[in-house]
Amino acid sequence: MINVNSVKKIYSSRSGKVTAVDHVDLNIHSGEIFGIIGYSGAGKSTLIRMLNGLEIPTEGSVSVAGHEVSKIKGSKLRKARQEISMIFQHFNLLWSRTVKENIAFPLEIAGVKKTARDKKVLELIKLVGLEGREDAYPSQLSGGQKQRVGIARALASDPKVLLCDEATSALDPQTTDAILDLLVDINKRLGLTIVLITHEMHVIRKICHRVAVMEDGKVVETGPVIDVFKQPKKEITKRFVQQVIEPEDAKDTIEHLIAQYKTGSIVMLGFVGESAEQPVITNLIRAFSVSVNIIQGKISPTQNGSYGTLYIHLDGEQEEIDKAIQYLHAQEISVEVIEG
Ligand SMILES: Nc1ncnc2c1ncn2[C@@H]1O[C@H](COP(=O)(O)OP(=O)(O)OP(=O)(O)O)[C@@H](O)[C@H]1O
Repeated sequence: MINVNSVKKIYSSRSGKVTAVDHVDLNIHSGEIFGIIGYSGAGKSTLIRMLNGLEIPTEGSVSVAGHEVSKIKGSKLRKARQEISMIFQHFNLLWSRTVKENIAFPLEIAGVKKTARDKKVLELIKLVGLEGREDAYPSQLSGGQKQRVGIARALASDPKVLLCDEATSALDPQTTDAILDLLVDINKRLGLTIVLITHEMHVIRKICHRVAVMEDGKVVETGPVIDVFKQPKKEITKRFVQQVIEPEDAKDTIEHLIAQYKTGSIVMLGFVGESAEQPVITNLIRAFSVSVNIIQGKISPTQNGSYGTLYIHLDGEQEEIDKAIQYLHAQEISVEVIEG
């Protein structure tokens, strides 16, 4: 569906040349929700803008939904953009138009007749959950509602691909989750391919099937979200994964607890997919003379399975603790002895 081949983008500015995107290859499948994560300046915006021809690569080629967007111009590019829609962090709505009129706008431009237009707008309003707000102006809407208008407007041309440029970055956590749920719903119902850029691993964890991690213009790691959680390869990816599974306050709690437990061992267990359902702790208590205290645990569901961490404190005779740890190592889980 989307092919990015050896793409490079160099900007020339007064202070010299900046390589914003550096030899990137991506292959995004039809019907997939694909996330691109990176810190500020990594090149995400430049990359996503090359997917709809808002930026032209300096080298390489970009093909989206059968359109060679890196090569076409004018009316051909405008036509391609009907199949490659985009939503934005700051919504980009028309402030003097109502919800209905904002959503109708791309249909007006495309020359769709009023009756067909009204019908389509009604369908879209229902799809994004904005019933009752049809005649409101953007200034009368909450952030989440404004983004729902953005999504409805982007879907008006029945696109094959939806590009999301930090679409939830201006929203509070609860509204973010509601908009992410809507994107998953649209992806499933319409079979729409979604590409999003973000600096938040929560967004990737919650809705993406696969992820690419960007650093200094390069894609440094890519794969199914669950695999990246299970085994992040690069240091930057580890940091992003920790954003979700190990918040700062959890670290403090663990340190506090380590200080409290004078004997025994503290072990961090990592569960992925099916291993999250194994009765590992029950087996441990049954087979070894150890006591097990559960200190802290968290399960993070992703679109392709769950990932969880569990901190436990094992106490008893050292020999039994060692055997218990050996048993844990033999299971399909990751084991890290933090203390003891
Ligand atoms: N039009 C431009 N002219 C010159 N340099 C640019 C231009 N646009 C982006 N850059 C530079 O290219 C690099 C990548 O920027 P880009 O906006 O793509 O990164 P990003 O990951 O999206 O970051 P952010 O989230 O802060 O936008 C940065 O060093 C940026 O300063």
